[in-house]
Amino acid sequence: MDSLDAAELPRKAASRTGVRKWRMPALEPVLLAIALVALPFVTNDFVAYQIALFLIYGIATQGVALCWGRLGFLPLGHALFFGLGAYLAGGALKAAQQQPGWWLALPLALLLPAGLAFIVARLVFARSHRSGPFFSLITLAMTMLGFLAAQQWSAVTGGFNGMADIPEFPGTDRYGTYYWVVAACAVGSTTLLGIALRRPLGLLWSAVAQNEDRLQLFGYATDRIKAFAFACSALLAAGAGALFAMHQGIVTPLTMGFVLSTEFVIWAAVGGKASPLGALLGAVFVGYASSELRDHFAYWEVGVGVIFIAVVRFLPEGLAGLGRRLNLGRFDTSPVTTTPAPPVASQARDIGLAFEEVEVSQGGVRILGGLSFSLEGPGLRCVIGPNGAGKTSAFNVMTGRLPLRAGRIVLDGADVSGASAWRVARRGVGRKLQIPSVFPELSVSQNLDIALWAGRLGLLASMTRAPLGWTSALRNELLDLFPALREQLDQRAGSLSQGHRQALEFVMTVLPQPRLVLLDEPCAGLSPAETHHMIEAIKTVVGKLGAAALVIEHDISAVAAIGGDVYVLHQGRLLTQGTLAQIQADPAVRAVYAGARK
Ligand SMILES: Nc1ncnc2c1ncn2[C@@H]1O[C@H](COP(=O)(O)OP(=O)(O)OP(=O)(O)O)[C@@H](O)[C@H]1O
Repeated sequence: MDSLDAAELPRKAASRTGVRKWRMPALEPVLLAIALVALPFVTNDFVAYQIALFLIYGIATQGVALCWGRLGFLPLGHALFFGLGAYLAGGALKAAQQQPGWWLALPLALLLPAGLAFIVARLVFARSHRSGPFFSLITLAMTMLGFLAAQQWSAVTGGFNGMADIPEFPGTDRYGTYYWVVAACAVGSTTLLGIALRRPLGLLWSAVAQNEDRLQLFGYATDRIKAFAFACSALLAAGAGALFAMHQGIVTPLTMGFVLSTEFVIWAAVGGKASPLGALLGAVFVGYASSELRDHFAYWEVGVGVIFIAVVRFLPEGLAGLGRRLNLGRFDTSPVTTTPAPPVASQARDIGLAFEEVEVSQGGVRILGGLSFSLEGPGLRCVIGPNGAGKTSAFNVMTGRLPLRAGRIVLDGADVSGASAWRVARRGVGRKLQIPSVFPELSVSQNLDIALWAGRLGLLASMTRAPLGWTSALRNELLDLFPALREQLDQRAGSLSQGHRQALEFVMTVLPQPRLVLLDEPCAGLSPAETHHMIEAIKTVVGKLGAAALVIEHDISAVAAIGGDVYVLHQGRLLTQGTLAQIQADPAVRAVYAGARK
């Protein structure tokens, strides 16, 4: 992900008084509307007709940019949804000439492609959320299939010659007033996307691209988030396809083809894949420039290629990057109303965890070889062991990051063996990773919001502004414990020092109020004073939450300060467990484990 998000997403200036002010880059649709209203008057009807076509392509390009620029996966076959929208809308409009009832079928031209997109994305991403390249190839294959089907199924599509005689949009003339319909749709899609990107849903979309694993560890089903975004992008493409059918009066298999799919990608890259307005203008700019070059220059494709290379080379954020440099369209709006965050979704009341003969192997290497241990009830425990003993792997297999080969993991009486990270998190498990894991391009405040929303935010709420103003007493108490974070709420999380990033991830881990907290070396890289502070904070927060915590720690003095029982792992098994004094007196432990002091 590039460095767009902290600046472009709603930036919350949370002052010490609790007043929250948001910067809204909402002027862009207004500027677009003014430009589109002026266009027919400063040019002529023919130019407006041409621009309308490229605006239509631009709306579909906005869908590609949403997936690619925001969520980080690249759809290579978006023309499939464009073509489906065009054929379905064209068919419905033609049928409506005979029977007006067919008008009611028009929304299906948008909803069916969106539904298809949702199903495909669910199937692909549910299997593995790291399937971005496969996803691109699958969408590519689908558009090729769509092209073939459109060519072969001539009884419905008109085959190679296409579906012709599609009527105009009622009350408009395709060479004149239809421009206003298209312009209104372009402004509408740009406005709606802008709003969505400034809502919690948009923040989560960006978070998916930056650190999907972290999001899953909060309990967000990222495969569903991605599928929903893909469905939205297909809806845009299908809507554009429907507009295209009425604009051209004919739909041919080329509207579903691979070439158009690639053009969407190029237009998004040139315009700016992270900006709805940029993507729209990318299609208009390149499309119009191509048509002009085509008429005046035999090697016009070379010209388009040079433009593409120049923009990608000198403007990695596309044309939208220019607008950002000029700081176009920023103004402050009224503060978001602050309300207490709703309670987290109900979790099991008991705390119990049992590993039963858990085995994990990867690439022929045995990582866990029958690990068994259990814990009951709240309180702090430490996990120690020499390097490579399997401590992190024990956390990994429990949180869906390593596959379980044999054995069982039981959490609060439920078998969670092999469960995905987000399902385990929703059972009240919070995890902090060994290397602090945050959303680097988002501000500290936005990182905290995402953690606060975990277990509280439904799909509908994610589209409203209200969660942007959610407050929580725990959030304030945590910021009191780590005042340096409060001072840096507007900073990019990626720019924080190692110590502050450790603090931020710890705060984020406990904000969703987990019942079981897994902390992997929370003091790594901290100075002795910071280590002391972190341990006190862990004890305070875990005690306040009434949670159980497992802390992986190498430093025996830190283990002593944390207190509680100690589990000693060695070669993927539990060597022994007991109080620190018992552990230190155990000859077997002394033989394998040497703790170092900071
Ligand atoms: N995904 C993986 N693929 C292959 N080997 C792995 C994988 N994950 C862990 N291992 C190996 O499993 C062993 C245990 O690793 P793990 O990270 O769990 O140890 P650890 O006790 O946490 O060590 P440290 O204290 O150094 O973090 C190591 O030898 C490691 O190289």
